[in-house]
Amino acid sequence: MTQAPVNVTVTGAAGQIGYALLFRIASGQLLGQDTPVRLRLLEIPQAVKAAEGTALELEDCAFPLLSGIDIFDDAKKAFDGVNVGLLVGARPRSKGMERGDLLEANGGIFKPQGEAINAGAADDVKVLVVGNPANTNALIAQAHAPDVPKERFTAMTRLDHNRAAAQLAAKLGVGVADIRKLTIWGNHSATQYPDIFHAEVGGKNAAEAVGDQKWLEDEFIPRVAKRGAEIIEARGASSAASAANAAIDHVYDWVNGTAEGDWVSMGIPSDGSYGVPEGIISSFPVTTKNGKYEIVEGLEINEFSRGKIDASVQELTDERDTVKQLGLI
Ligand SMILES: NC(=O)c1ccc[n+]([C@@H]2O[C@H](COP(=O)([O-])OP(=O)(O)OC[C@H]3O[C@@H](n4cnc5c(N)ncnc54)[C@H](O)[C@@H]3O)[C@@H](O)[C@H]2O)c1
Ligand SMILES: O=C(O)C[C@H](O)C(=O)O
Repeated sequence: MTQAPVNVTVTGAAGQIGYALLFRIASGQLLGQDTPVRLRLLEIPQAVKAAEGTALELEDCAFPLLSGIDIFDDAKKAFDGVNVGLLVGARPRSKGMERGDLLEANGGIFKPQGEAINAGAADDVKVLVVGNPANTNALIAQAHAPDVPKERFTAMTRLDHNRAAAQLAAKLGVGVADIRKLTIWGNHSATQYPDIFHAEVGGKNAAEAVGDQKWLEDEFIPRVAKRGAEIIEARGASSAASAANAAIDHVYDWVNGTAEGDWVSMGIPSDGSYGVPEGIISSFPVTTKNGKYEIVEGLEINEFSRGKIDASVQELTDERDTVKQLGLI
């Protein structure tokens, strides 16, 4: 272990996802077993004590890769020198509340955090926004970090990707490891489009293997798209361990590369591919290599998929317009 520690800043460190995430980061699952990490935790002042409690537990795990923990209630300090920023802290949606309601409340969090990243981040910074509404929160943070390359701001749709893989595997009676090339398009919201038309199962086309458009439309797509609400209904709180797991997957793959013959879904700034307006942070199929991602180009989009992608992208452009009107970008 000769490498210098990587600074990983986690906001909302005392929250549910934070608790499920920090131990996995410290154990090497975020960046790999050769990479030491230094945790920089950001919380609001009232939750700093709880974050300190988590830090005590982290210490008690004696993780060989954990080289230090610092706790802050000041974004400028927390993001100073950050290499990987996990922006989790936000107000979670409660029963009956739509994500749109959260735009304004959360906008106030992501603007100062974007400014802090701009002021202090390391040159190689990578940012993943988990806090909802994740895509538009990422757009807000990005807008306030003009010195950071735009593509470093990403939003999490990996949980949706993993959920889609699990549902498809269950339908086909195969293991999730047999599923390849699934795509989540659009927003991390109920309008997202989980696309199986290019997916493969055991090397065969997944949509053909399913051969059931009714299941696709009436069960699979709504189940995946509304899984967040299903979890909230069941637990009385939004998903935490599965969200933390997806954050680990997102960053691990971004840093370490995707498997040959597969791709993953990431919310990234659109370059205009697939008719998605340039600049909005929308989910695409991507491959990653050497710490960089690339959109999988050239997929044929059928009429059904086109309609679904357009609907989710419309929601994203509406959210962008709203935050623009609110002066947040
Ligand atoms: N993208 C996804 O797939 C996905 C999945 C699950 C949850 N989420 C979202 O993740 C977010 C966090 O969920 P949770 O269950 O951990 O919520 P939580 O309420 O348990 O924790 C949120 C934490 O953020 C902290 N916080 C609030 N404002 C902050 C700020 N300005 N700076 C630093 N910390 C701040 C709070 O004090 C709290 O400890 C929510 O917005 C939730 O909707 C996203
Ligand atoms: O829908 C939510 O607010 C929770 C979260 O985004 C999820 O997908 O589990």
